[in-house]
Amino acid sequence: MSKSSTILQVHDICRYFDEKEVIHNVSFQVEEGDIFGFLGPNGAGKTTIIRMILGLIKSDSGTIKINNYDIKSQFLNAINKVGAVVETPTFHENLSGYQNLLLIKNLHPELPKSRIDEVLEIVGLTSRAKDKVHKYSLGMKQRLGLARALINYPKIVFLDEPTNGIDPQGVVQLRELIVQLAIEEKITFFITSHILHEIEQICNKVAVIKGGHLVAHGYVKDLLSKEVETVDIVTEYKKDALKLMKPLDFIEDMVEIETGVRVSLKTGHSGELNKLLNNHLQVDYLIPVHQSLENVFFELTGGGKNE
Ligand SMILES: Nc1ncnc2c1ncn2[C@@H]1O[C@H](COP(=O)(O)OP(=O)(O)OP(=O)(O)O)[C@@H](O)[C@H]1O
Repeated sequence: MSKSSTILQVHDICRYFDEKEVIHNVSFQVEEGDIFGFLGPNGAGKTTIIRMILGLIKSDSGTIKINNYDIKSQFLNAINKVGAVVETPTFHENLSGYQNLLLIKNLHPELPKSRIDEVLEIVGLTSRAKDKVHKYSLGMKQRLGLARALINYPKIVFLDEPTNGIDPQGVVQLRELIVQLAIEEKITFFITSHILHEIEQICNKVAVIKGGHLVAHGYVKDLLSKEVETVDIVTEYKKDALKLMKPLDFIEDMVEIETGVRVSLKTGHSGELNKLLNNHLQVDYLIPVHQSLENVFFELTGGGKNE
């Protein structure tokens, strides 16, 4: 086995449904300890890719390795160190948190019973372990789901929309827990979420899928420090501003907004633009728009539309 710290390697995978190619030559990798965000508009192909990674369906070409094991030819080894929490984890509501975990532990006779206490402690549910699950808040159920996913010492945990329906305090707790587990236990997280702000706060890397293609992959900080900046020009004279800016080669994109015009321009040209606009028409303000993952996502995916 190679000494590489790559925990998940997706290489050149394709998938057809009814002779139509829906996943096109997608490659990316996730390193140990990463908190990896997996993003894309509805129908982009995220679920299909995750299902291929977890061995639930097969890719038509390409390879997927988890922990250096091939998901097709070495399935049991590959899946052995994988944990997953689906959107809303389900439990036996009339059993306690502890009893629910005991059922899972019993599927792994090699694990000591004390592992249940450990995972309850990790997710902060020790004091509520004896309560029946129907008394738990959604945030607590999500944490119990994480405890269940952790029981077999996974190296990588897949979380699908982990904060769906959780109150803000629960979201903060879960986020802190994920970061703590990534740092202290070197657990890798693979997270899908529609809340880009959340992904930006928690993930160090992301992959963005659109129309079955990988359109971006890398460190969040690199995606954010792009060569393009966005500025809102606040003016009553929108049409004149658009006309004036149209021939400028440092302008990447312009769109009318309620207060004026939003412009994407090559970084470093906003002073020049300001001067030019003020020489020709009345501009109230130029407001820099904070570059967020959300802006980058919309730039990459065309405002959330898939094609
Ligand atoms: N079993 C299937 N048979 C035929 N087409 C499918 C099947 N599963 C997925 N598709 C198609 O593959 C494409 C990708 O779908 P997928 O569910 O992977 O997208 P997604 O990014 O997970 O979307 P969402 O965020 O809405 O869950 C879509 O065009 C979908 O219609």
